[in-house]
Amino acid sequence: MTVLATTIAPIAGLERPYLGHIPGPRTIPFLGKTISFGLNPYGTYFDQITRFGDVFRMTVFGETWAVLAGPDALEHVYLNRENIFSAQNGLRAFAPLFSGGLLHRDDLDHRAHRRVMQAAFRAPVLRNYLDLMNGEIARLLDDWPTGTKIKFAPSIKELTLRLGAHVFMGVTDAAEVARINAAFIREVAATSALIRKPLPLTKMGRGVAARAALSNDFKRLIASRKTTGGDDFFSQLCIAQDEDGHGWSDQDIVDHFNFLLVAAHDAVTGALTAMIWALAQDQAMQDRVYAEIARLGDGPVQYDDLDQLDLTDRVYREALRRFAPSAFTARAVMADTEWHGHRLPRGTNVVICPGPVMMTPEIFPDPDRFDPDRFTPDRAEDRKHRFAWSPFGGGAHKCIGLHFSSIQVKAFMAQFLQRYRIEMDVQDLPKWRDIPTPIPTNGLPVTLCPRQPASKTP
Ligand code: HEM
Repeated sequence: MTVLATTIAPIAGLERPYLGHIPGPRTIPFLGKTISFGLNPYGTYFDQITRFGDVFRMTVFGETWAVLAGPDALEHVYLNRENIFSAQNGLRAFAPLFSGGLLHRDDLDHRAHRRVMQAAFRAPVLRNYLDLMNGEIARLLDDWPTGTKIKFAPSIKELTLRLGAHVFMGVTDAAEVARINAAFIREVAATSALIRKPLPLTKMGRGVAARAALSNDFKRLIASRKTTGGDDFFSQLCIAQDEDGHGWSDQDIVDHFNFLLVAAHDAVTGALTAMIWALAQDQAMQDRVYAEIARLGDGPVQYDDLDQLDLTDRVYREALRRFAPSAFTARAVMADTEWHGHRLPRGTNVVICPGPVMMTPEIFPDPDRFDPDRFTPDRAEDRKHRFAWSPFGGGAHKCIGLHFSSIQVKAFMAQFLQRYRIEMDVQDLPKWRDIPTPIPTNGLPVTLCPRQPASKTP
């Protein structure tokens, strides 16, 4: 496609201004708050707000950021009404892995590419994905052992990777799936690399090499998919066009798909893990969710029935609040501005914090408590502010896979709870690591107790 001119161009050497005028702690240069933030990001956020207010300076991994706390800042930055915040420049540390992806584009260029991608998320297409998912989930769940402890977190990661190869890529050959998934895992691992340069033998170096290998695989697939088509996501991206008939170049397809895989995988896996953690601890809630699913009858959930899974949906929403997959995000300031009386010169890196906002007691009372009824119409805690609950971001870059992810979550939960009651020992209650993606540090040991012996796929 012809890429439209951008008003926010990527700026290679965007100069970082001195941010000494923004309140913040005295810290060791470079190290700054790296350790405290790495070990306890939410605690660090609330502590710094108490000491410095809702705009504070923080150095992490050698980068100094202006943290804009609270829901008003989310609204201001996400909606970007003055067109001064750049995602591409704010997230440039990840460019070696994800350049060309939708979140790594700005303004008109971003809008043009997003319009094309939208074609792969239309309702009839989503309906087909659900059919693909349902079949594959049934097959994959057949391999899960029952009556003995399993670690749910690695098991669901493995399942969603294999599901992804099938539904996202239309790849079923076991060796090819294994190779692609191994490269994908190396690419994701690089997102938490301490050394951001892709040097040989570093996490980032391996991640960038994995991206190159995946790109070659995707390029090979494009030619055949453009002619034969298919219901999988990759085939849909190959033929995607906006309303004016613009599609993408092969390189665009490769870049978008590369980012999409990562955007889609970890967040959904994390959300399912958090839901199982909650249901395993609260058998009464688990029974209610199961009853809601059972009311739809036997077999996989159908597209037209998804809206009836109201409690399941609230459990999902609460999981995203309690363990936000993207707790923090970044933007770069492209023109001098100010926020709440603090100057933000061009080049400032700003961080906004949807995760901590969702753990703010003034908005969500008793925030540590897992309580799906926060979202019932009579309580509606999420309605206290337009950005009180924003695990999917907002504005132009709001998650395009929001609906897709909810379909995937409900498709899995329906089949999982139809087959199993989940039990967990009190001593197995995990600690959670909050970033980069929330994960129970003990892998979440649970036992699956079969509900119906005949629930296996024929
Ligand atoms: C629980 C599931 C998910 C969560 C919590 C989530 C969260 C997010 C967030 C917070 C953003 C915006 C980031 C920012 O503004 O800095 C985003 C963007 C995005 N997400 Fe998701 N995501 C999820 C699932 C998915 C899935 C399943 C897909 C694809 C199938 C997807 C594709 C994308 C894409 C392409 C973007 C970039 C959008 C743009 O820049 O216009 N996400 N997601």
